[in-house]
Amino acid sequence: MNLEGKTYVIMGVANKRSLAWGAAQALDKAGAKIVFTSLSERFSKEIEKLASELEGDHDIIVECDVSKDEDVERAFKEINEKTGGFDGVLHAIAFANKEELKGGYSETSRDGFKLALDISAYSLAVVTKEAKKYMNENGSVVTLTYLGAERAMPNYNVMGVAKAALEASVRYLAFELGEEGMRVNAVSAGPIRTLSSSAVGEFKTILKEIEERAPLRRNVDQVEVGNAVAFLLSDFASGITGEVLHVDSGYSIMA
Ligand SMILES: CCCCCCc1ccc(Oc2ccc(Oc3cccc(O)n3)cc2)c(O)c1
Repeated sequence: MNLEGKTYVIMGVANKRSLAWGAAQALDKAGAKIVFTSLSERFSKEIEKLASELEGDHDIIVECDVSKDEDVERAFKEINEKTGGFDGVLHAIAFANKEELKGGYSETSRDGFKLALDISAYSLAVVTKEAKKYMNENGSVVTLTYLGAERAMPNYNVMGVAKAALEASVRYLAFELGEEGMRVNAVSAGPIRTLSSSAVGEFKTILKEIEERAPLRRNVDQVEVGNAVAFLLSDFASGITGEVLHVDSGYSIMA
């Protein structure tokens, strides 16, 4: 897949284990230019280090806190000024209080619920609203989700509810923006050990279950997920919108 001449915004690289970093590697290999957004100076430093390992020269890192509307507006204005426009966005951002990602969902606090839905689901809508001001023709937005949006998975709790809202948001954004030629999709990734997965109770149990029972009898990795993200961002997926593409060794098809 040749993505030379294309520019993509990647939101949500924390470190080399991030799924968003897998997408960065895939896009870089295809020759695309990447712009990173970062929550803070600390993450920017880490991204700078990682980006220097890539083939391309991806030197634009813009801070963006998706919990603040005016910050998302400022960030995409800045990205446009520095790039002259871009072809797509990977939204790889989510958060829930870790004490609510174990035990019973009925214990979820009102504030914890609001926070998880705000950062993990609402942020896709405001990111899409600001990005579309500057996105080139036939632009594409991709976000990351998990099977816990569709089925009750142990410990995933309020993040599962947030991801269900995220997947519905993908459909409503696709419905609205299709006539402008913009596509919106999600990759539903199998469990992968990352900074975030450590916040989910008994995470290791599901890794073992997949190795033993999933059709491919193995777990997936960041680059496999990244390849699917790059595909959905690219024109190879020009006829696909409002879709949730599972990259999970086939686990989600099983009873
Ligand atoms: C039975 C469920 C086990 C598989 C969970 C797979 C998974 C792993 C990581 C995921 O992304 C998260 C998870 C928690 C999360 O909230 C966090 C992350 C770090 C610290 C903290 O306090 N909360 C943010 C993103 C995610 O959405 C899904």
